[in-house]
Order: sequence, then structure tokens, then C-alpha cells
Amino acid sequence: MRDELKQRVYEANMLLPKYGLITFTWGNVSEREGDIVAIKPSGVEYDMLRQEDIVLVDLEGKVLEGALHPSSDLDTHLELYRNFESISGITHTHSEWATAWAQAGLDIPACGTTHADYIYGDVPCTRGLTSDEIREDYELNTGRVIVETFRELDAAAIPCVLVKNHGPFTWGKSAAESVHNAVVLEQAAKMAFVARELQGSGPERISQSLLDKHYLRKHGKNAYYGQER
Ligand SMILES: O=C(CO)[C@@H](O)[C@H](O)COP(=O)(O)O
Repeated sequence: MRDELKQRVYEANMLLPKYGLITFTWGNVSEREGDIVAIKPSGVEYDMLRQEDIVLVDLEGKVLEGALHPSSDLDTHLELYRNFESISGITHTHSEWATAWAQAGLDIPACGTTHADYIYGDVPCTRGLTSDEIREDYELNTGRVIVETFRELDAAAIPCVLVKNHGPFTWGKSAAESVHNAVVLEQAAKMAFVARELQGSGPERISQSLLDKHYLRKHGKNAYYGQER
């Protein structure tokens, strides 16, 4: 079990350079199986990464297996696993377009069916962390701010978030699905930015009926209980 978990997480991490989502060692992918989380080690270049380097920890962050330190974002991943029951995989990157929206502190509007096929509404951007939160525990409080942002949102229907002044986190039912959602988010971020440049504002959101049609066709449930958008 543990070797298969490490293999899935290794293979998912190696998709990040394949899809052009990372530079140098930026970003990381994890997967939860029961009370064990496998995550990329900290500071390892992807072309140097080996399956045996993947670190196993418990839900409190205690290292169970691995010679290297786990990702510096581990506490963010763990806070999301503890609070979002529907997820088993998390990806964090500094992908350019999504990170630019995060640096601007702006939600990415649902303005196209590509977005709507995977994300049932705008991609929210969190508030900025306070100085105390940064000093106290930046990574844990990053997770807490994401959970706070999703108090009225369904993490199963919106599998991504922008952390203000930092970058995107995406998630899913597996490490591989969280990477898929990171690729979708990056494309949606780029297309929304270009659409806004073309329109000179907005961009205009798609209608709720088109959002429903596309998202529900793929996911078969009305998972988002927000207001008319
Ligand atoms: O967001 C950050 C740093 O700002 C991290 O995601 C690094 O980009 C990767 O850290 P490790 O996973 O290598 O510790």
C-alpha cells in the first residue's frame, strides 16, 4: 500500500513539469490514504526526484517514512485534508497565470464553458494573512484561511483556490486529479485574463444556466449552493 501510494504521488509530481506548471522546485503534490499522507520532499528539483524520496507523514505531520524533509507546505496540505472530507489529493504550484490573479488578490470569474466543466463558479482568492498569522505559522494559517474562504462554498464543486500574494492550491479525489485541476485552473486563469483584456473589463460571467449545464453534465449534481451568479 505504501509503495503504491508513493508511486502515485511521485508520478503526479512529475506531471507538474510535464504540463509546464512549475519552475525550479516551486510547488508540490500530495495524496492522502486513510491516516497517511504522501508528499513531495522539500527543495528537490523535479529532474532529481525519485519515487523513494516521497515522504510519508501522519495527519499531524509526524514523519513515518522518508529520509528527506517533507514539503514546507505540508501544514497547509494537512489542514485541508482535516477540513475537506471529499478530497484525497492536493497540488500547489506557482503557475504563472493563476499566481498573477493571486498576486492581484482577485477572484477568477467563471466566464467560459472550459472553466464551467470543472469549476462550479468563480475561483475565490483568499484574504491576505495578517502579520500575526504569518509570524505564528504561515503554512498552517494559509490552510486556515483557505478553509475560512470555503465556509459558504463546496470544495467538491470548486476544487481550487488562490491564496492572496502567494498562488494556487487545487485538490481532487487523488493526487493525479488535483494535478488535472491545476492544469485546468491555469488555462482558466489565462483565458479569463485575455478575455478581460479583449472586453476592456469584466470579463462577463457566463449565465447560471450555462454554468449548470456544463458543470452538472460532467458531475451530475448540484454541488454548489451559492447565490445566483
Ligand atoms: O510556495 C512555496 C514557497 O513560496 C513553496 O511551495 C515552494 O515553492 C516549494 O516548497 P517545497 O515544497 O520545495 O518545500
